[in-house]
Amino acid sequence: MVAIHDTELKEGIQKAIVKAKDLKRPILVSEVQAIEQVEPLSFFATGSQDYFGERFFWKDSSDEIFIVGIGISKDIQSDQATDRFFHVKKEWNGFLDDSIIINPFDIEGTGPAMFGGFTFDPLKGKTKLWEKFSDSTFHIPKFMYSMIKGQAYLTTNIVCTQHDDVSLLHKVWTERNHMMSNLAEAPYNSENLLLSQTEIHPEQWMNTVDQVVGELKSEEMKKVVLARETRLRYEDPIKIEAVLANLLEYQKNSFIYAYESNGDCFIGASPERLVKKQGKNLFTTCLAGSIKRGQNQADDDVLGQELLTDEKNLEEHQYVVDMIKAAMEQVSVKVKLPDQPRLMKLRDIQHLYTPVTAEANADSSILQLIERLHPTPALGGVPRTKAVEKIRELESLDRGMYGSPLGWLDYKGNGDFAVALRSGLIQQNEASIFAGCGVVKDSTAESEYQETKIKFRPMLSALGGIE
Ligand SMILES: C=C(O[C@@H]1C=C(C(=O)O)C=C[C@H]1O)C(=O)O
Ligand SMILES: [Mg+2]
Repeated sequence: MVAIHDTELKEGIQKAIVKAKDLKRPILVSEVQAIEQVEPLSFFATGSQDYFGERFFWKDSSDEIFIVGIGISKDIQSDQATDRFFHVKKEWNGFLDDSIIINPFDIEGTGPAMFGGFTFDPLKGKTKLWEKFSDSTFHIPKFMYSMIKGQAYLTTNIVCTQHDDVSLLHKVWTERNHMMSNLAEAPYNSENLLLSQTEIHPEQWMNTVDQVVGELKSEEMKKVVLARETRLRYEDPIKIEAVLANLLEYQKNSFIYAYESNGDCFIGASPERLVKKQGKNLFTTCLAGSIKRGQNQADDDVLGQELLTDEKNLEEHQYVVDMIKAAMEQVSVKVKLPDQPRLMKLRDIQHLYTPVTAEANADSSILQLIERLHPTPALGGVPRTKAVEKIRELESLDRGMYGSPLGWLDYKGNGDFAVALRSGLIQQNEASIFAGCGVVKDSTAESEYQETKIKFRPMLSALGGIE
């Protein structure tokens, strides 16, 4: 049980109601308090009845930041394709205008924050698969648990309208106490029983790889990332908490995320950061080029060395480095990156990895950075526009949010977005999982197929599928 000592919330709500009446629009009150530490997953699971479909879970790759939201105090959703990053920023800033924020801590990821992301390509026709998500889908939670470097905080967000009165305070207290008193009971360790597992048109996908390799040899295009899908069916509705628990246990050094929207849940364990902004400090990642893990240490080292010197993989990787470096140099200063890629070793796969740091220009927001970077050649290709058009034309998969920016942004402009890889979409008794790979002129359909098979494994193992 977590004790909640209420502070200035009452005053804040009273003030906000007066403001809402004056301005004739809703006003946000946000209060942050330090609380006793609880399991982040337990906080998520607590919302499984009262807030099902209105939750998110986030853990960064270094285990420093956990952010879990339950309930929705404000939705920012749109299918508008043009200027979508700008529009999200505008709505977010509008929502924060005149808000009352009671936050004694100068800690990123506390206070009002929104969580969500964008679809990969808003110009690709949406299929039924992704009907529960918009092209831009964010929400600001009612209750947000943040565990930042071991210290726990609870943010309560309340939207006050001109029709509210002080009884709202009582409602919030009751709801919050009820939620917090449920924490200890949250169950999440049950298994999901698989009925069937089907790769979607693998031969057709390999034919597309062959076709693209042919085009890369004759046209000025250099790289196109092609992705595919596996569909799974279960006896019962899939227990999201169980999937998250598995991802947390097995996928170390990854961003672990889950995002619910209208009853579906997008979930995964990505090793790839798109961009993090912490004050003016920026962090981004070039990740491309892959090989399997070895059976033992010696075997694994040999494979790692092979990857570090393999021309095809180095080429795949270099396109990402060149593009990210150029993009960062346009919007930031002191862009630093090593000359040579390193290895990133994950449970199922190893990658070529180049970390990038920089300092943001005073006027650049994380949403502008995302707009510049997405999609990098790790998920799109080179040249960007042509590659994305190729994907739109040839790929039968509706990527939805797979391969897209997904993450959080707080009211101070700090935020962290992953590239939503190694992911799946849970839809009650069924799930789709996604994997892609960088196709370059030296690719073969068979080896790219094998690479995607490895990339399915993190989600397959978390879902209890056949690896
Ligand atoms: C496209 C995926 O991964 C991307 C493609 C990689 C590659 O082709 O070598 C490696 C890492 C990611 O940037 C995926 O996991 O689905
Ligand atoms: Mg590859």
